[in-house]
Amino acid sequence: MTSPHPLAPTPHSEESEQYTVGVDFGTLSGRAVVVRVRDGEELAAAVHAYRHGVIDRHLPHGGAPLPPDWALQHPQDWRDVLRHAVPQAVAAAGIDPAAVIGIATDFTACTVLPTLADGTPLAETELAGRPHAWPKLWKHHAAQSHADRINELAHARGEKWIARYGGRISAEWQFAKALQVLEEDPLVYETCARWIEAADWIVWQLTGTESRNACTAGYKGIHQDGAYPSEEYLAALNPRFADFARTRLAFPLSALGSRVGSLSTEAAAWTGLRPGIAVAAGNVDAHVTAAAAQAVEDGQLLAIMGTSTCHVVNAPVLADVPGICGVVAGGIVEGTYGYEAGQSAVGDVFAWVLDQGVPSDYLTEAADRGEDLHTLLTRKAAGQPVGGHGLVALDWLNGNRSVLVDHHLSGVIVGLTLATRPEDVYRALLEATAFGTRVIVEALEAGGVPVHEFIVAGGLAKNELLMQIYSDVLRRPVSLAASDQGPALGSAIHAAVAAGAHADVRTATAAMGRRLPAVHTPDPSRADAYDVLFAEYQLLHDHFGTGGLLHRLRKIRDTTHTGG
Ligand SMILES: Nc1ncnc2c1ncn2[C@@H]1O[C@H](COP(=O)(O)OP(=O)(O)O)[C@@H](O)[C@H]1O
Ligand SMILES: O=C(CO)[C@@H](O)[C@@H](O)COP(=O)(O)O
Repeated sequence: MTSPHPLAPTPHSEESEQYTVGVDFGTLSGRAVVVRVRDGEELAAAVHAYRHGVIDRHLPHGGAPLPPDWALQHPQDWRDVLRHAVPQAVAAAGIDPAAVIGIATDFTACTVLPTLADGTPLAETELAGRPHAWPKLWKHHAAQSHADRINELAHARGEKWIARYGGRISAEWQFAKALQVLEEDPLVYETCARWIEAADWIVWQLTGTESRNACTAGYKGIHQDGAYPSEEYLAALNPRFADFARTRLAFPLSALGSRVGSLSTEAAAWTGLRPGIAVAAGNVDAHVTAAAAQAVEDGQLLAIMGTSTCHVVNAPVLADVPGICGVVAGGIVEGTYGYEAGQSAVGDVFAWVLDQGVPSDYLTEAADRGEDLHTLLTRKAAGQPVGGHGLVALDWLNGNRSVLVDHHLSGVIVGLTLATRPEDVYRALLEATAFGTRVIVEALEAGGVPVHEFIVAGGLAKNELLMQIYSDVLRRPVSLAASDQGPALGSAIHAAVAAGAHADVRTATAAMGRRLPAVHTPDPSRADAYDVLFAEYQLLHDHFGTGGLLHRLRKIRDTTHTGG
């Protein structure tokens, strides 16, 4: 699908104009944008949906069933984005491809894969029939027990780095996933020469040489103060894990916006761009968006809201904030400390309501009005008074990333009656994600990280009811990234820096990023009503968040799957 920007220049663009391409690899699709370097104007965008989507039922090779909480992806789906979305976007932009001076990519993280020394994914070798040979998507949650051991040992040994991750490393990050491979499929682990984020692997595809970016290494790979966890610590986890970082991760780290190579002849043929143009260091889809939204200054909290939500904010101080995902010096932009928190399911939670089905008359109404079901349920829910549905929910349908960092937690909805309608549940879950974000904002501020502005980017920004609920629940104005392709624009901005068109990310952000300040403002009476519901949410949060019942239910579920 391509969409030339309404203001795209005539096909014969000015000779002097220069452009970059940003490619955002999301959970369900890849998006490419063509951007004018001098002012960030987006000329065109193209989207390519992953043919295999999220692989969470059966392995594509051989069809082996996958256990619960697994989530994989197919490397060929990612290559296909380069082959389809990039040339489509360039063609739709109506520019001479030779005017593109750089390309940059961003990826969901921690989406990580085992490869041979030359970068060949093990999923594309004779090991393709083994689930652990495949890339683990960021939402792969089957390594929670491994994460629990990592955390217990780190605290027992007083490892300094654990405080940088809010006190708990997530099951979603690199080390828990690698330890799971080692202990569940040693052959795959021994064959793995490189354990690499997809954010860096796709750059390897573009340049033909390996590189590693400072963002994923810091936030997802426990790289702090110039080092990975010690061999002594790793050996204490599992003696065979001692050299994991030294043998499978170690590589010089590249700063964000730096040039890590040139577009190879092969990749030029895929993308239709000129061989030799600048290729920027890989990046994470959330952190790269700060440039697109002009949200790189201290205190600007950017929530990238899509399948999940990532909260990223800079501060001039290094603070230990309990329950956040991590803090990395220069993790978002040079010269300050980048903090990250998140919610593992937001858009996915709303999609779950749709997946449960809605009454046939709802479907008829949506068809008659030309609405998708998100729009239909949003419209039906919009008119309710705050609390009118009688429900409060916990948004943990895919676990809790922040501030509890526990992917064995699950969702809760209280107050259901025979009169509860689909739009009531939909709205209660919209509100639950807002309450979850309020917990995160309050934890950041209590931990010494001020939040002066709340900005939203990502696919959910288009839901006006959701944005208004966030404004009311947070009692803050909600600013919006101007671009509806925030991560891809952010990558295009980093490409412009890598190509030397702008001195650094801050300068490029000022020239190419855009945000719409205070698009939504809080309504005091609704905010008061939400304070009452938030207090109830907090009671549920603190009761169910300790594990207890939810962990027991998860253990019973898993026992039924493993048969005892
Ligand atoms: N109008 C809407 N209201 C609420 N959620 C939506 C709406 N449209 C799409 N979604 C959800 O947004 C998510 C996709 O977000 P998007 O930012 O496009 O993708 P990604 O997470 O891959 O970056 C899906 O989970 C989908 O269910
Ligand atoms: O975890 C991160 C970033 O740190 C995200 O890549 C991950 O939550 C997936 O993001 P999306 O919801 O697919 O945009």
